[in-house]
Amino acid sequence: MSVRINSDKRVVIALGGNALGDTPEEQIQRVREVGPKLLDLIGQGNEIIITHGNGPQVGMIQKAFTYAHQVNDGIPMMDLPECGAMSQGYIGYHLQQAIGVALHKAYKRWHVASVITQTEVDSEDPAFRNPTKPIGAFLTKDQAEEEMAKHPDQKFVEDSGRGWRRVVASPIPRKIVEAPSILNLLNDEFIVVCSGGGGVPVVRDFSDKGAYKGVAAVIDKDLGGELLAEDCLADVLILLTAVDHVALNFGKPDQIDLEDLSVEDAERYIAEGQFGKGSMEPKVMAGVKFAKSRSGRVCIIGSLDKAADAIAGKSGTRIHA
Ligand SMILES: Nc1ncnc2c1ncn2[C@@H]1O[C@H](COP(=O)(O)OP(=O)(O)O)[C@@H](O)[C@H]1O
Ligand SMILES: NC(=O)OP(=O)(O)O
Repeated sequence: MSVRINSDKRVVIALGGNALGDTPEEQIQRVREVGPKLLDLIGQGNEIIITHGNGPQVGMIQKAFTYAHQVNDGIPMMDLPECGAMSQGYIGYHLQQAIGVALHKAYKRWHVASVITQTEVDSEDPAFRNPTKPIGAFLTKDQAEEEMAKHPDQKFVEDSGRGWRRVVASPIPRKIVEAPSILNLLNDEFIVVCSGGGGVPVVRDFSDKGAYKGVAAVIDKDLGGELLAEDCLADVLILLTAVDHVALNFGKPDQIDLEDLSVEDAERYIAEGQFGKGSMEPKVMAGVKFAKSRSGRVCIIGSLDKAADAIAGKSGTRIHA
């Protein structure tokens, strides 16, 4: 069965943090390439909402503050929620530039805005006791062991055959605090960049009525993107990353790239442990949740490089009910 996007759909597009490069120069280059592809979708009559990962970036920002504090204690340490908010600003700024210029060229308008987004999580989420979300750069095993010796509170694990990375708590996103602002901007025909890194994780602050406070965690942006897609009543969720397809036996000689995946098969493969924890598994879980949430909803997982092909049904993996 082949499922295609028709025009006149509301589409949430999530860009993977690992696909955005490692430096500001690489990031602006990558998002400049993506800008016109996103515009193609608008040209076909679709409404788009953009979200993005922040794993490498939030780790880089916190590491920079930690290092700066070590050499000059006048520079403060920076907690993860603040680093998450900074990563939303840094990535949102580049996306606004790239999408804004593409919009201006095509439609003579600059209707794109980023919303610093907070996402409520459960303070009792078991994820706080079991860190699984990889952040920061990929290290060798020796480098990871050196980091763990220097920072005994930090845990590092091997990430999908790509190297060792620090892992932090990643609670389930429950509620997008800024959802009303996002919906207002959509109604005013803005392209909205929001829920970056799944949103800054916050919990209710019961000492101050109505207030929220940040918690040391990084939400999975695919699960955050799925919540965003449901809250915005989207028809399609597109998760763009560094690989063209979801695969079985990933990285092995008998790897099988999947083009079409029913929710039943996806759930079976998740149970078999086919997808990398903290990398591909949350994407497939997000796709399954979205496809099950309402009849006709489709999730596409594909590569940033082949975004147009993925959207046209010529590349990527489609998860559907
Ligand atoms: N079964 C699988 N099929 C495809 N890719 C997989 C699989 N398991 C793990 N991966 C890895 O997951 C990566 C995508 O996750 P990640 O890099 O965390 O995403 P993001 O681009 O959102 O940061 C792929 O680039 C690939 O290296
Ligand atoms: N927050 C998050 O999931 O980021 P990545 O997509 O970069 O892993």
